[in-house]
Amino acid sequence: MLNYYYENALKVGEIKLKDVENVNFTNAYSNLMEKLENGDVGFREVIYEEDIEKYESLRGFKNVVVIGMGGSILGTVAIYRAISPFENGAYFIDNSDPEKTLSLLKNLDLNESIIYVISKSGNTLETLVNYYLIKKRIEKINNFKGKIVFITNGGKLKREAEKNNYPIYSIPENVPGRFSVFTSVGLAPLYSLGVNISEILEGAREMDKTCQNDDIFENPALLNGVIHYLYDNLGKDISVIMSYVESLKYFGGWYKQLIGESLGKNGYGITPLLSIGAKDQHSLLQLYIDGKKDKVITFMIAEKYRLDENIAFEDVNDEEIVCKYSDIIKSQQKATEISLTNNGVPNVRITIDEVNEKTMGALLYMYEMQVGFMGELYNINAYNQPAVEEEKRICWDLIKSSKKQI
Ligand SMILES: O=P(O)(O)OC[C@H]1O[C@H](O)[C@H](O)[C@@H](O)[C@@H]1O
Repeated sequence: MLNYYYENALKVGEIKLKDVENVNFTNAYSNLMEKLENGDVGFREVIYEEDIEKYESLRGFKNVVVIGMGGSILGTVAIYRAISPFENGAYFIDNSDPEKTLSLLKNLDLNESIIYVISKSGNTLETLVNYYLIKKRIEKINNFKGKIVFITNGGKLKREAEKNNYPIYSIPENVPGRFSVFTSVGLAPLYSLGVNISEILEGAREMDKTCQNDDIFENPALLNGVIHYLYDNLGKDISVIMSYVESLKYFGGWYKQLIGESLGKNGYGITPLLSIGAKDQHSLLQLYIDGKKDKVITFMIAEKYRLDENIAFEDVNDEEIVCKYSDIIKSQQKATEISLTNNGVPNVRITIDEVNEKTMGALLYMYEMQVGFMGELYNINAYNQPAVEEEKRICWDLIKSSKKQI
């Protein structure tokens, strides 16, 4: 499914095997296990609560529209765009940028759409406004044939759903937004998009078994967490995901929220960045190799690419080379890995057998567990995000002070 290769992180010389062994990771391990077992944090129990029947009525629409912000949409986008990078029919309304949202709505036939309004709090400004943009359009349609589904636990949006008798799915309270992809937040829209959600959960469950291993060298989530924690303590506090599978770029968006919002607390925090290989070899690699030594690189590569073919081409000396197209990008990833290691830049690699529902379930779950462990290592609350609330208060005041009559 996924192979985690960490040896290069110890090869560059700043942290050694004994440094990993000296970290008090047993405490971090047992603290997280305790939180998961007693239900303080619920992102594990949900992967064992598969109930596909409750989504039965959510298929059969030409278009699937998802309105949501942050944890209410990033996981769905990460999985769907990884599994079906070139498909149409999915419309993700995940910002308040008029140019993006209104151009997306322009050619969207709402009559042939299932529309998800997803917000755990039910009060998120962008989700609210984007819902009203769609509501305004639906009110102009005679005999609307589409479907509106709310996934929310409260707030203005829950009241709106109840007032209009729209179906409502709830989110377990002990599952923070950015850990909610394996709840209805992700599973319902993915089901509507024809994705095999059982396979996603199967992948997450298999990874859960691996991440319960208390031998750190058999537990990629714990080990990767400890390696990033140790390097952060050495001032290497930028975590770059360098994916050589371009369809994983939306995974990067999910990763940024998970790491940023979970660990950015009390003056701590790793800065998550996304790079795409081989493209960024021609933009950021110079910085990664010869710039500030403040980064840990995580390579992502596929063992099997879903599209591939044999190619014959002439090299710069006019000699013919015959190989598989994917051999090119695999060689580029390997060469970059060797060059980074030669130049003392710590790196790890995750090799994905093939991008599919199962491996995406496993990959996202591995990182949920890693962040759970890291929250314990930093001794912080990895499950809230109090610092984002001030902006919201200021923003509502600004909007109210600038409101117009229409
Ligand atoms: O699901 P919602 O309540 O709408 O929240 C959506 C997102 O917005 C909040 O501001 C937080 O930053 C995120 O953690 C959350 O995932």
